[in-house]
Order: sequence, then C-alpha cells, then structure tokens
Amino acid sequence: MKFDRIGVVGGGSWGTALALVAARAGRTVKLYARDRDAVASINRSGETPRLPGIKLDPALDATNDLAEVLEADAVLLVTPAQTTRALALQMKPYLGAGIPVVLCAKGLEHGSGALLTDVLADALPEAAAAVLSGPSFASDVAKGLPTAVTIAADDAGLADNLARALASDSFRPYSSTDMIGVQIGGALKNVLAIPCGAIVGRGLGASAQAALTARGFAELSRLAKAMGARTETLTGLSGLGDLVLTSSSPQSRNMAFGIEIGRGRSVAELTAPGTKLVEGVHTAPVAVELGKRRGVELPICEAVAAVLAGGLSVDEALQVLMSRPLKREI
Ligand SMILES: NC(=O)C1=CN([C@@H]2O[C@H](COP(=O)(O)OP(=O)(O)OC[C@H]3O[C@@H](n4cnc5c(N)ncnc54)[C@H](O)[C@@H]3O)[C@@H](O)[C@H]2O)C=CC1
Ligand SMILES: O=C(CO)COP(=O)(O)O
Repeated sequence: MKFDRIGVVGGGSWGTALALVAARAGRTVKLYARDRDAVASINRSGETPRLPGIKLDPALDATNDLAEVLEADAVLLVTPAQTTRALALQMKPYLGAGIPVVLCAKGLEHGSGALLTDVLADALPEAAAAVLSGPSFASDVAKGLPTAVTIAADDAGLADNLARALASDSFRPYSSTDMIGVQIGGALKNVLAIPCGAIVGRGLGASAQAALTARGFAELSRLAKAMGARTETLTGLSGLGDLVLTSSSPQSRNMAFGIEIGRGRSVAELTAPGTKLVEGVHTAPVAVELGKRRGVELPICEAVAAVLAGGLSVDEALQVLMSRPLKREI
C-alpha cells in the first residue's frame, strides 16, 4: 500500500511542520488551513506566523478547500484535540471509505473523556484510524532537525506503511499497534509538564523537577496500563520520550504556561483569547475524571486541575503532594 498523496488538515504550527515532513519524504501534499491569510502567506511568501522565521518549502500547497485536501491516500488531522469531533464530521462528506486518518493532536475529549481514536470511530467510522505522537517540537521538525516519533494503528501493516510514507533523513517514525498507550502518553505529558514548569517558575530546584517528572511518569503509566496500554509504549517515544521533552524544555507551551503560573501569573490571563494553545489545560480535568472512572490515583493531575480551577494555589498544591501518606515506590 502506498500513500502518495497526503492531505494535512490544520494549518497551525504542527500541521504545517507535518506537511513539510510529508513533502520531504517525497509525497504530494496539500495543506488545509481555515485561515485565508495563512493560506495566502504560505503560498505567496513561504511563511506562516505559526512558525516565525522559518522559510517553508515553495512546493507546499495550502488551500481553504477541505474537499480538495481530502482527495488523498491518507489524511493527517492536526487541529486542537477538542476540535477533533467537529473536524471529523466536517470531513465526512469528502473522505473516501477506508482512507487512513492519522490523529496528530494530543488530548482527550471534554465531556465524553474519550480517546481521540474513539471520537473518530464515533464521528467518522469509515476512516481507518492511526495516531502520530512523540517528542517533536513543530519548529524543530520544520527546520529539519532530527526527530523520531511513533505512528500507531490497530493494523500493524497500516502503521508500517504510514511510517514509510513519512520517513526521511530527518524524520524517523517507529510503528506500533498500541493506539491507547500512544494517546495516553501524548495527552498526559502535557498535563504533567505544567507543574514541572511551575517548579521552575517558582525556583524550587532541579531535584523537585526531576522528582515530579518521575512521579508523573508513574501516574501516566498507571492510567495507561489500566486502559490496556503496553509497558514498552510507555517507556518509548510517545510516553517517557515526550514527557522528558515537554517537562524539561521551556520551548514547550505547556511547560512555559507552568513557568508563568509558578511566577504568579493567573490562569485567566494565560488562557485569554489569542493566547497560545496549551493542551494540558484542557486535558487535566478530563484525565482526573478518567482516573476516577477507572479507579486510578492521579494526584499530580488532580493538583494541576485544582490549580487551574482556582481551588488551590501552586504552593498549596505542592503542599498537598508533599504531605501525601508515605508509600512504596511502585
Ligand atoms: N506544535 C507542536 O510542536 C506540536 C503540536 N502537537 C499537537 O498538535 C495539535 C495542534 O497543535 P498546533 O498545530 O501546535 O496548534 P496551533 O495553535 O499552532 O494551530 C492550531 C490550528 O488549528 C486550526 N483550527 C482550530 N480549530 C479549527 C477548526 N475548527 N477548523 C479548522 N482549523 C482549526 C487553527 O486555525 C490553527 O491553525 C495539538 O493537539 C498539539 O498538542 C503535537 C506535536 C507537536
Ligand atoms: O507535543 C509537543 C512536543 O512533543 C509540543 O508540546 P507543547 O504543546 O507543550 O508545545
């Protein structure tokens, strides 16, 4: 199976970077962006405000016409997690049956608590679901810096073929059949990066940051395993790999958000319209709900959700975490 024509839905930083990835891999690519100015800027000057200072491949073809982009052998859906259902429904009239839709957002759906693959199965059951996730900043990828990610699908052959279709000298996808593990890793690492940032913003030291990363990984693993994920996925690129990247680099929007919270700025100010997308803010309450449903303890996610909801200050949240009963480290 060959995927010569790749449609990318979502003209933000990650969608544009992934369109470049597909073009570098030799595919014919069309990029759907909702924003007409973004389309004009990509086509005319090879620039986008979402990737400042990066010159895009002149061959990159952007359009506002969703139907045109969906005339493809495989589609990458790269809009914020909470828009997945709406986009899937919008795509429905134009997508051929059995065409793979690769979910590239990292999050869980509000209200239902669903994985994005379940959202897709519900809204667009005729598509073949796949997931792309892993440690990968859009600007690094757009610049052609070396990156490795995981592409998962229930069908191992589909995951292998998608990986081959997107691979290049600078982009190395590994294939997997663990769509649950890949999605929980991607969704929870965003939540866990927020308190790591808060520790930096508050000046609490590298030891605290490392402890929180490790205990965050324990939490991510507990929930993912309860949902059926495999251990090797969690210790791989889309789990530990992405958690380490996101919880240690201020380049991450989630960690940067946490740093500002730690410095005393308010959630309202940092999430006002026009501010950057911080997926962990949306995922935190959903993760807490999912943990309750599955009977899995998620104390760090709970602390993050409480701070975001205004129920705890950063210092109080830390106090809650530090005063939990002592326990064995498993
Ligand atoms: N930026 C990055 O380094 C990476 C981002 N991701 C994930 O990719 C997803 C998208 O993130 P970014 O591209 O960075 O965000 P972004 O904020 O740069 O872009 C989001 C894009 O989605 C578009 N959009 C939003 N709602 C839409 C709708 N209803 N219809 C059509 N387009 C719509 C916006 O116009 C915007 O162009 C997130 O879930 C993020 O976690 C994953 C890996 C890396
Ligand atoms: O998912 C990402 C890196 O793998 C991007 O992280 P941020 O959304 O925190 O910038």
